[in-house]
Amino acid sequence: MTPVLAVTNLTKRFGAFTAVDDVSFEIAAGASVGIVGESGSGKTTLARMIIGLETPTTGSISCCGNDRSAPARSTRARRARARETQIVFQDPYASLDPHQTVRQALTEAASLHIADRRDSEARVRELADLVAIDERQLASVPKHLSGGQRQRVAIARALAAGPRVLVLDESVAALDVSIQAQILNLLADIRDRTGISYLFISHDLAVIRQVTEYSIVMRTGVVVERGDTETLLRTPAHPYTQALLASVPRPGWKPSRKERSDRDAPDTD
Ligand SMILES: Nc1ncnc2c1ncn2[C@@H]1O[C@H](COP(=O)(O)OP(=O)(O)OP(=O)(O)O)[C@@H](O)[C@H]1O
Repeated sequence: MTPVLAVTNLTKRFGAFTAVDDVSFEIAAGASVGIVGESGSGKTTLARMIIGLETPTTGSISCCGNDRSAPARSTRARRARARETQIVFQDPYASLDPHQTVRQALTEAASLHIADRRDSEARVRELADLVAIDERQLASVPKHLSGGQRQRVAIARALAAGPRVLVLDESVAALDVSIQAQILNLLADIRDRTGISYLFISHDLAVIRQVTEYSIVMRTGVVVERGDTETLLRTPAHPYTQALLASVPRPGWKPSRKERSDRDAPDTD
């Protein structure tokens, strides 16, 4: 079966520095693939290339059978690409217009892809229902919503175009664990209902375990290990994956004295 997303020998250099180095993988329709790796491993650069915010130095990206390695040349081509893939970032506050109500934000996103006004209003109701946003929240501006509600709005807005692939770049990293769990459940539910595929980028192995079937481990731009998520996390073969796993706090874990004093030190930025 043709994969919905195919990344082949993708490389991104910034001057002499290689941020992503010869990365290849595929995502099947309806599948969820995780990308893990510590800060600076190239995960966001990879995501930005996939959604077209960054141009690859070499290699190719194909989504829904259409090549997207070069920048889209027209508004029409950009909209067509938006219907193939969308992204949700870590901080919804930064990506939502503070002056727009949720309804306005969703209507604007929906009407880019739906010509008829009544159809786009119906789409907004459908999106609100999909992410469980109520009438009061639809009438609110972002600052009157909680972090979890804002992330629901960001997800709804990304889904407005009806993308086949959703890239989630640390999308639950800023949320409390209980809210995180709600958003992860919501994403699982959306996948069941729509058959969308996820590329789930996270440094958090517990999150990756919960929402993906297959994972790729990146270090300094290079894929060091890949495989079925459960197996990879149960029996990691590469020392880097083993080290990532070893650094995950477990029940009963207590920070060392050094970690406690680092944590309690006042922020200097
Ligand atoms: N526009 C740019 N110019 C120069 N270097 C860049 C640029 N964008 C990213 N980099 C570098 O590429 C490397 C990978 O960055 P990237 O943001 O992709 O990593 P990451 O795994 O997503 O990390 P994080 O989780 O901290 O965002 C980093 O060393 C970063 O400094």
